[in-house]
Amino acid sequence: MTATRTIRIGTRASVLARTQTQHVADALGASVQIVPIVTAGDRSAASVSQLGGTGVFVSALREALLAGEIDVAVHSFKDLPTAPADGIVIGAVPVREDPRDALVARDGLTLGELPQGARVGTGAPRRAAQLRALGLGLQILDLRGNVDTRLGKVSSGELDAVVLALAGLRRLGRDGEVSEILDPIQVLPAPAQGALAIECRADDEHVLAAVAALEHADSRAAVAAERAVLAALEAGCSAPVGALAVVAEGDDGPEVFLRASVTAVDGSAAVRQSATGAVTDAEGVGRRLAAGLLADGADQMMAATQESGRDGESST
Ligand SMILES: NCc1[nH]cc(CCC(=O)O)c1CC(=O)O
Repeated sequence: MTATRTIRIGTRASVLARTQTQHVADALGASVQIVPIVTAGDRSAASVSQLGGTGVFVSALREALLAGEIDVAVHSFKDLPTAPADGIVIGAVPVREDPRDALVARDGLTLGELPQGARVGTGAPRRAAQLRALGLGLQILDLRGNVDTRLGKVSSGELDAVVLALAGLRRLGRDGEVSEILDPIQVLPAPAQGALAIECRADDEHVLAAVAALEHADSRAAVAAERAVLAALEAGCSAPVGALAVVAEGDDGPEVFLRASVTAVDGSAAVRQSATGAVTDAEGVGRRLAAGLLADGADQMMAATQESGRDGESST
């Protein structure tokens, strides 16, 4: 008989994070204990960018992991920086939730039905840029707070609509309020949106073996392709990046089909491209697509973006 070791799973304290972590805990089946890690971002009313970006949420969990206070950290994959962390590996990428963005509008309106000047809230420069690029005359307003707070701005009448990740709404059981799922042809999701990253200590074989049961190879490959675009663009370009990959059977085995976009924050210009390659070369497909986007002028969209000075999808 092997002695069972309780696996301690660290989570951010937000409702969304705790819900995601509970799903992972249930799926693991092993003896688990959930450890809420309160981050500077959860404690503070300051905006995430003032606190130094998405990283504040991630680093607290990683520190706890390396310190041996927890054995597993569950992150929204899109909130992870592209740089790997020393001593930590992503032990599993579970099957991805729907990656698309969703509109929650008053009276069940769709984007096309919103009147000129309608007030639409989003905290993500990527969403703001892509919404502006649609040329619908919408007023895009900054939006902060957790999912509940954001949805509340529509029910209170303060905003006509908000745009959120469908995945988060589904996990919280709030997807009944969605009035339109945004087609990636119009609004391309953030790289890795809808996916979770399960981080473990690189040398913790026991825990790595346990979380391996949750691995979904196609989800990992799709996310790898999307994040390779982001990583390659970050060096020269901080414009809002959308990316979405799907894995499907091709003539010579499984292929990854990747779309990506870079949009000027004011919506005045956008570059969109797609690429396909072997799933075994998912990151290469992403890097090549990034090079193509840069060759098409993606870096010229940088200046406008830097003025806005904010990081990405970071505030919940
Ligand atoms: N903004 C932060 C964030 N990080 C992860 C999610 C949930 C969706 C996901 O797992 O990608 C959200 C909320 C949102 O974008 O609406």
